[in-house]
Amino acid sequence: MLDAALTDTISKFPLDIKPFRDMIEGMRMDTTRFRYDNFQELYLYCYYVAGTVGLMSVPVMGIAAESESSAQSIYNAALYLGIGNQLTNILRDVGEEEFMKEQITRARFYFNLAEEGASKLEKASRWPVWSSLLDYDNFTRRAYVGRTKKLLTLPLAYTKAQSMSSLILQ
Ligand SMILES: CC(C)=CCC/C(C)=C/CC/C(C)=C/CC/C(C)=C/COP(=O)(O)OP(=O)(O)O
Repeated sequence: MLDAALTDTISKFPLDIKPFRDMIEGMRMDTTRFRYDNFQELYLYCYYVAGTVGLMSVPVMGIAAESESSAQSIYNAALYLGIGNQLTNILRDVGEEEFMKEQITRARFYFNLAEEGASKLEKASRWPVWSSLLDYDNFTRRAYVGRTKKLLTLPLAYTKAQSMSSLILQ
């Protein structure tokens, strides 16, 4: 069964079905598994529930025609942004300090990998992605960014979105 918005999206963009199937698998896991014994297992879970969102986003956001990066590397960057987001999402809910430190380092690693790909998206899609990557402190406190701070972040995200390089203004 498809809803109207998804039907419309599928008719307009070249979406692959695999991330959708994998996401459903992640939802199944959510109902049966509550512990992950190592990072490999946790990574797989993060892929199913969030990496898949990144993969679904790329065909909709579009890759810049002038990008010289491979499509594969941009899909990977999108996948890593999903992984970083999901790790952040989990660690916000777990108060344990040692565990947190390790996951913060991991999440930062995936956010860094995502940055390069963010600059290779279609120009109109870069700004929202940069807005989500810049200056959000999800790590040391519950993710809350006030309206003023959000607005102040937008010009920098916009400037970065004008360029194909992820290195400026860092
Ligand atoms: C970087 C490039 C090339 C493209 C961008 C591709 C994108 C948009 C990736 C981001 C994918 C994404 C938004 C993943 C987040 C998934 C996630 C952690 C959702 C959590 O949402 P909720 O379940 O509503 O959160 P709560 O648990 O707080 O309720």
